[in-house]
Amino acid sequence: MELIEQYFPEITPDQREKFAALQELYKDWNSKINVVSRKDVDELYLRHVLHSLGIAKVQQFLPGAKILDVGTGGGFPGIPLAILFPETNFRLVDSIGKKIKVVNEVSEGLGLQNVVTTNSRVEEIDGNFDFIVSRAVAAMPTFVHWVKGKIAKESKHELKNGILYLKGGDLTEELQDYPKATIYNLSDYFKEDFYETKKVVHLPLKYKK
Ligand SMILES: C[S@@+](CC[C@H](N)C(=O)[O-])C[C@H]1O[C@@H](n2cnc3c(N)ncnc32)[C@H](O)[C@@H]1O
Repeated sequence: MELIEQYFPEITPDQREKFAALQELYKDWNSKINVVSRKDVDELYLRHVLHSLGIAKVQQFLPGAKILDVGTGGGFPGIPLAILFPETNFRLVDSIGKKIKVVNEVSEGLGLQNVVTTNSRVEEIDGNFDFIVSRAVAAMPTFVHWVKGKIAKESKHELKNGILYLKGGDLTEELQDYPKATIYNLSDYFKEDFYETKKVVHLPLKYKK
């Protein structure tokens, strides 16, 4: 929890309380429905919460903006981002019902008003989102294919509408067909070893009718 305060010192007491509540909520729900490995629950703030918030170091979401989290699993990166941006609307989608159940329980446990969840494949979701966020779901070509029709026409954000994807390792090959992609190294923001190779990829996508 100290990690979150260290890198996001501007959080309010309410946000602090919500971040602090995550560990118990995930411990509790994970013992009933396993969505996060045990080691990862012990290191929840380092491996999941702060990692999710890496997206916020690249782009601050505006009030009223619409964000889709594809393949959210147990709620990452969507839940930590929804705590950090309480006036931004988040839709968290996963094709596995039991994962969405955990996300619903955690979201309700925290009293988040800006999160809705959907249990379906993302291909079946309609909408126009300012950004599509994700972590560990699919390689970029597949991912782009899934989401390219779901982008809002205009956005007031600093970065262009599109994908913000948490990825690791050498992305040269995976991104060779995406010259407009920008890679942000999370090691520039977070000094823990865990972030040495972790990145946020921003890929602008055009609105398509
Ligand atoms: C490796 S997990 C990652 C979960 C979470 N994003 C995280 O980083 O902790 C991948 C998740 O994507 C979901 N998923 C895969 N393909 C999907 C699709 N087409 N639509 C919705 N969810 C999908 C899976 O059910 C799984 O929960």
